[in-house]
Amino acid sequence: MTTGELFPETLALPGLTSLPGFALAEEQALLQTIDTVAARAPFRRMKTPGGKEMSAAMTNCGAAGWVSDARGYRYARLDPQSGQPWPKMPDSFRTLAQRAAAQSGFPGFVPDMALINRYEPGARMALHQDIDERNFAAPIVSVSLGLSAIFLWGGPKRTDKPARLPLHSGDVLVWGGTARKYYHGIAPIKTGEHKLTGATRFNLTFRHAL
Ligand SMILES: O=C(O)CCC(=O)C(=O)O
Ligand SMILES: [Fe+2]
Repeated sequence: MTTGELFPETLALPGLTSLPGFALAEEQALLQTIDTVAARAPFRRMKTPGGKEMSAAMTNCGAAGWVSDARGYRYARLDPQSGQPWPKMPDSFRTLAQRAAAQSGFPGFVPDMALINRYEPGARMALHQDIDERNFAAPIVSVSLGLSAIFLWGGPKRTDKPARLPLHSGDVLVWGGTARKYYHGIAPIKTGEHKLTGATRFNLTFRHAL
């Protein structure tokens, strides 16, 4: 698919822009960069405030990292596991997110962090809102790498029936404006094999958090 081409579904989903294959040319380089971040801030499965282990493993880069534990969800400037600042945001990450945002109607986006999610088959992310950030004028830019997934795109209420969008390696989604706080999630990942990651999906979620 051509870079920047919209999925037909997007036409019916205001506030969500789909950029299939937008990051495909950088797939291998992005995966290598995830490895360098994870060498300093390893993936870990955080616990929800209710004490349940999340099925996706996470790490972060940038000025702050999204963390969850018994105290709640929040942004932390230090990695609680090491007591050190999170690895700085790689330039290639920031540039990609800015390009995707600009193409989606958010020309001034400057992400200050990226949450990196890692999913194995069976892992999922329940419908949720991204609402721990301070800046809701900024969009969310979400990059998929490796194994495919089904993205669940709901609405302003948890009970809104979600649309199901297939996401493949290199696809980018951007949402903002009236849709900034819409519910979304990831259906349980199906078993599969990706040429670069095997049975693993990675996701980069760029935000202006602080
Ligand atoms: O993995 C994805 O594509 C979505 C991740 C997400 O919604 C989040 O980290 O808040
Ligand atoms: Fe999210």
